[in-house]
Order: sequence, then structure tokens, then C-alpha cells
Amino acid sequence: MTNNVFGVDLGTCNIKIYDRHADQIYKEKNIIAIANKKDVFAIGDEAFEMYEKAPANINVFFPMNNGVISNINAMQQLLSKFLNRHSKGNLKGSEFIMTFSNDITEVEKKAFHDVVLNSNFKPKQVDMVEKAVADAVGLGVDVKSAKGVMIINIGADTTEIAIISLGGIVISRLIHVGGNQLDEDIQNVLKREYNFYIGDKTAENLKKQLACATDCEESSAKAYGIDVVTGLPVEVDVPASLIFEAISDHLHTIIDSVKIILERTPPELAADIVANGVYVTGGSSRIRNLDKFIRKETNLKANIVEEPEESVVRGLATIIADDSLRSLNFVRQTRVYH
Ligand SMILES: Nc1ncnc2c1ncn2[C@@H]1O[C@H](COP(=O)(O)OP(=O)(O)OP(=O)(O)O)[C@@H](O)[C@H]1O
Repeated sequence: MTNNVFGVDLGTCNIKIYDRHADQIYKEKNIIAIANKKDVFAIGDEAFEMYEKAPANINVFFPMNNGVISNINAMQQLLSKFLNRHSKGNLKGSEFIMTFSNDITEVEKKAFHDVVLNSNFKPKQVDMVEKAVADAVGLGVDVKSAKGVMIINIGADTTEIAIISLGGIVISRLIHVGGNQLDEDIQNVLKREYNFYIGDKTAENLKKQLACATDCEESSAKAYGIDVVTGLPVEVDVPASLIFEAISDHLHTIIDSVKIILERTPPELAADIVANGVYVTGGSSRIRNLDKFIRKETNLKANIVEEPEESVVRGLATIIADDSLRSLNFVRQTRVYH
């Protein structure tokens, strides 16, 4: 038995895990390939390579949807293989700190907890911490102070907007809009404008190359797909202006939710947010000029962070290292093995 500690951030698109012994963050796609309905064929980045390319007997899928675990069995198998692959022996009897969004149901929260507690690597203890709180810690914010902080985490399937003060969430909102919905927008606009069908990965690549939230420069990128009319493979040069038009509605949906939260924020906390600006994290915060867009729409400064997918897991690493932050955890569960 070891007494290692892991910080686990299960995202709809990416798994990010901090390993205290190795003092390292592991990050891979949260996806699994199952062969013949029962055998784990591949996980993580290796399985993602197979996505949209596998033969009929191999099912490649994401075990999370909309920020919650939709297939517990697959999630457990994936996590077990992921941890065994990376942590090599530092696993059994370890402690885990998991994150979850504040606005999911109790049953959905329990699924996050149980996926580790009931796993074959027999954890000693599983603690939970709210994702927005870990996010703020990861950004270096003093979360225990009485200052209001607004965190906007734009992930793959969800955006979580939260106001934090005194180590807890004062008000929050989770909406089902994230990078995946922007990818769908791109697929839809190309079908509508060019009768052109592209896969999920191509849509995501176009987004990464061309998406911007405001003041977009003229540019374009090549994409390969299928002509819906002829059924033949074709290449199309996609202009950035079309991507901007495609994702615009969903970016406004996110901003509308930010405004709703701001309207409901107690005035003293709102004053802190005006002074310090909002913090924007999550992989989708990489969209170009998002900070300018947020400023234009809300009059608030937007702080975009580096490596925004990892701010939550960096927060978990800080919580693990700093005993004074351990009080941020809750739902402490200890398992006794006979
Ligand atoms: N350069 C980029 N431009 C735009 N989007 C990006 C870029 N890089 C990554 N993304 C998007 O970030 C998302 C993944 O971010 P992240 O890892 O924070 O999500 P997640 O935690 O897995 O999802 P969720 O929080 O919804 O459960 C994907 O939708 C991905 O396409």
C-alpha cells in the first residue's frame, strides 16, 4: 500500500490528474474504445486516434456527457487503465480528491464519487471539492478571503459561471454550452452553406484554427469532408468569417448567463469583481479575442489564463500540497478493507 494522493478532474473531453508522488499532471482525452462489446481496446489519446475511424466491432465513445458521467462502468475502466498506465504502482490505498460542478444533481455528484470509491484500485479515501473553487485556487486567487471572484470555465460540453467568496460558492450557473456545441455549429453552417459534411475532429480543428469572438482577421483554412449531394470526398476552403457567424449565437448564450449571474450578485461582491475583472478558464477560453468580447459585452476586464484546461487540476495540486486548504474539501469517505 502507498499513501499517494491524486487530484482528479474528469472533464467531458479531457481527463486531468495530478499525482503527488510524481508531482506531475497527466492529461489525455476522456475516451474509450471497447471491442466486441466487452474488451477495452484502447483509452485516452490512443482511443481518440480511432474516433470516427474504427470498424463496426469497436465502439469508441466518451463516457461523460454534459459534464456528468453517463457510463459509470466505462468511466471506471478508463480511469483504472489511465492511472495504472501513468502512476505505475503508486496507486493502491491512495487518497483521491475529485471535482464536480456545483449545479449537478446529488445522484450525478455521487457518480463522480463512486467511480473512484468502488474502483479496483481500492482507494483509502475520496474527498470532493467544487470545481469552481479548485479553479480559483489554481489561478492563485486567495479563495478564503471575503473578496468576490467570478470564474467562467468554458469546457467541452458545459460552461460553469460561479462567484466565490470565503472559500465557497455564493452563486453559480451551469449551462450546456461549450466547445462541442461550437463544433456542431461549425458542422451545421458548412452543411447549410456548402452542402459539405465534416466529422467532429475536422470541426474542432477548424475552430482551433479560425474561431474568434470579435474583431476577426480575414483568414481561411482547408477542410476535407463529403459533398452531401454527390456523396464524394471534397476539399473546401473555409473562411474565418463563416466560423465567426456559426459560433456567435452560442457565445452570446454564454454572455447572457454571465450577465444573469452578475445581476444576482450581492453589491459588495460585485464591487470586487469590477475591481479585479472576471477569470476565464477551460479549454474553450482559448478562442481568440474572447477577452475583448467579454469586455465589450459586460464592461468588465477578462483575465484569460495560460494552459486554461489545467487550472482546475493545478488547483487540486495546490490543495493537496497546502494543509490549510484541505478544509475546502468535503464528503470525506473512508473505506475499510478487511
Ligand atoms: N485553441 C482552441 N480554440 C478553441 N477551443 C479550444 C482550443 N483548444 C481546446 N479547445 C476546446 O476546449 C475544450 C476542452 O476544454 P476542457 O478540457 O477545459 O473541457 P472539459 O473539462 O473536458 O469539459 P467540461 O468542462 O465541459 O466537462 C474542447 O471543446 C476543445 O475543442
